[in-house]
Amino acid sequence: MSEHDISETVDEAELPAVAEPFKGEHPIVIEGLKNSFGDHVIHEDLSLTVNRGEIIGVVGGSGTGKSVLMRSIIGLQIPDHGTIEVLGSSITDARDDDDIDIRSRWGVLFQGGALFSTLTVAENVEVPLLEFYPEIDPELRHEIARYKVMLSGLPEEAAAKYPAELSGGMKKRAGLARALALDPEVLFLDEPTAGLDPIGAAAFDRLTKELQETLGLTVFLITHDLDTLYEICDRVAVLAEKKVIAVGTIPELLALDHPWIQEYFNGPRGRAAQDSQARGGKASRDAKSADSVDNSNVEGA
Ligand SMILES: Nc1ncnc2c1ncn2[C@@H]1O[C@H](COP(=O)(O)OP(=O)(O)OP(=O)(O)O)[C@@H](O)[C@H]1O
Repeated sequence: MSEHDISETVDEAELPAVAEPFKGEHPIVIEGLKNSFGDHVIHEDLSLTVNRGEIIGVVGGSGTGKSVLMRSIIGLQIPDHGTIEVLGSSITDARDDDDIDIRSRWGVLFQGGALFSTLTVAENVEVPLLEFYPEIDPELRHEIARYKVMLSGLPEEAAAKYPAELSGGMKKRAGLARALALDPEVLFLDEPTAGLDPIGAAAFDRLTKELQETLGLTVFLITHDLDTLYEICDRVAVLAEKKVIAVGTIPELLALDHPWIQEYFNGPRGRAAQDSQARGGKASRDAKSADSVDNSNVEGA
């Protein structure tokens, strides 16, 4: 065992009881969802079913409601209509987000990381541990946080740093470490590679894939990054016209005759990502500048 394997130092009897992992096929099931802000209807009759263990990419033009959808799933946005079930529990029946008893079974990486600037990386990771398992011995809590920091690919010394001392890529990894703090079954990632240089973005993709495979995670991944879709997503859900208009593998989507889907995947950037994939990946990002992850040319097409 490695020197950082916390199972060496932990008496299992000390650990709080955790829920049985979800065994169903669909950890996220959304039916007939409607969200609006005043007269502005964002989603209307939106349905989506996510398979256990998959990485599902969620794409759509800017403002189509990808983040609002994610916020609805995790109980931060109360829908007007519709039902949402996560890990077999109803989110839409909950009175407020405190009423959702499965919040400890998912992890969320918000856009920008959303780290507490006055806390170190390790302290940020400890926040959910303190919230959900206040009875854990502080030494054990520190050790778990240190382990999650390293699991996210950060060097050990990053644990003691403040967010302002980190690069953009390190901040994302710190946010990821916090999202993994409670050993989630479902991981939500909102534009994880936005703002990263191509090499950092590719490394983050690899890390996401490794975590999905080794921890058996289901990953709900909002992205504009075509390389991410090609490299690591099992299926892609397309948001347009206030709903999920299509969901499938990229070849399945490419076979559809929808103008936005065709322009998105068969436009210049889509073709570059396809070519890269055909060559075994990686080259597409190397050939593009860091800001090419902004697909604003195809948004709303
Ligand atoms: N709290 C809010 N109050 C009012 N309108 C909101 C609120 N949150 C989001 N919206 C609106 O909902 C729409 C969808 O926003 P959302 O952030 O989900 O889009 P998105 O698809 O994630 O966009 P992007 O790709 O640019 O991040 C936008 O028009 C946004 O202005």
